[in-house]
Amino acid sequence: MSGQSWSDRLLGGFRKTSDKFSENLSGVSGGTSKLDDATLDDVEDALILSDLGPTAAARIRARLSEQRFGRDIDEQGLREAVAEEIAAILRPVAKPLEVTAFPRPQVVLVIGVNGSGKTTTIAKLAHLFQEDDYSVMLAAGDTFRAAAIGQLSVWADRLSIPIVKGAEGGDPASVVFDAVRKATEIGSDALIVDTAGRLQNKTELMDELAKIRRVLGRINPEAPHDVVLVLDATNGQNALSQIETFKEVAGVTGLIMTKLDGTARGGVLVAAAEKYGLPIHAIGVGETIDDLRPFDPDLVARVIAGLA
Ligand SMILES: Nc1nc2c(ncn2[C@@H]2O[C@H](COP(=O)(O)OP(=O)(O)OP(=O)(O)O)[C@@H](O)[C@H]2O)c(=O)[nH]1
Repeated sequence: MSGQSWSDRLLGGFRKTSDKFSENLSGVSGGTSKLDDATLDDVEDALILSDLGPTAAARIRARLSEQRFGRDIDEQGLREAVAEEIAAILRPVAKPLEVTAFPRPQVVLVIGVNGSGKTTTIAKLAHLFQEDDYSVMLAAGDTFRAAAIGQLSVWADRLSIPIVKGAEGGDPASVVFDAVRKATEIGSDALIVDTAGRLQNKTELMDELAKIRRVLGRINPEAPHDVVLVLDATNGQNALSQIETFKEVAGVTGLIMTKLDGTARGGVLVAAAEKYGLPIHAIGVGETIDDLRPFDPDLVARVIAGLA
C-alpha cells in the first residue's frame, strides 16, 4: 500500500479534474474584473470539459450570473462561487448506507458492469460495516462466472466473514434465498449480494434480478433494502448511461463511484448527482480494503474548483 492517506488519494484524483478545470479557466486568471458573459462562457466550458456535463454546467453558470453578474470578482472569488454551486448540487445526495433494517438482515444487492470495481467494493463495504460493529455475510450471486465466485470468497476469507455461494452456472436466486435464510439464522446485520453485470443482455439480467427480488420478497417483503450501483469514474459520461440502464432493469436506490483516485473524470459525479439525484453512499479511492470512504460533498466541491 502506498504511504498516502485516503484523503490524499481522493484529493489527488479530483485534483486531476480540478487541473483540467483550471486549464480551461485560463482566460479568467489575473486580477479582478467584472463578471461578464465572456467569463461565464469560460467557466461553463471549463465545467463541461471537467465532465460535469452540460446541464450542471449551465445551472452553475446561471446561478453565478444571477448572483454576481457585473460585480467585481477575482479568480479566487470565482472558484469559491463555483465550489458553492457544486456543493449545492452534491449535498442533497450525500447519504451513507445505514444498517436500519428490522427484522435483520439488511439485504444490499450490489450491481454494476464487470470491471467497475464491484467485487472490491463489496469487500470494502463489508469492512466498513464491520468497523461499525455490524456482522456481515456475503452472497456470491454472480454465478455466471467462476472467477467472480472465487474472488469474493478470497475477500470473505480475508475479512473472516461467512459467504454463501452456489455452483457456477447455478441459479442466483437460490443462492440469495439460502443466504438470507442463513443470515437470519445466525443473526447477521447485513447481507451483501454480488450480482451478475451482464448489461449486454438486458432481458436476461432483468429476469434474473426480478427473480432474485421475488425470492427475497417471499422471505422479507422489505428486501432488498438497497440496490447499489457501482460505477467506474474513469468511464466519464458512459457512467451516466449505465445509471440510465440499471435504473430501468434493477431499480437502483443508490450509487457508489469507484476509481476516483487518479482519474481526471471525477466531475462525472456532479453530472450524476444533477441528472439523477440518486443517493451517493460512498466513493472508492484505491484498491485496498480501507479505500471506500464516506462522500463529503463540500470537500469534493472545493477540490474540483481547485480550492482544497
Ligand atoms: N484505483 C482504484 N482501483 C479500484 C478501485 N476499486 C476497484 N479497483 C480495481 O479495479 C479492478 C476491478 O475491480 P473488481 O472489484 O474486480 O471489479 P468487478 O466489477 O467485480 O470486476 P470483475 O470481477 O472483473 O467483474 C481491480 O483491479 C480493483 O483493484 C478504486 O476505487 N480505485
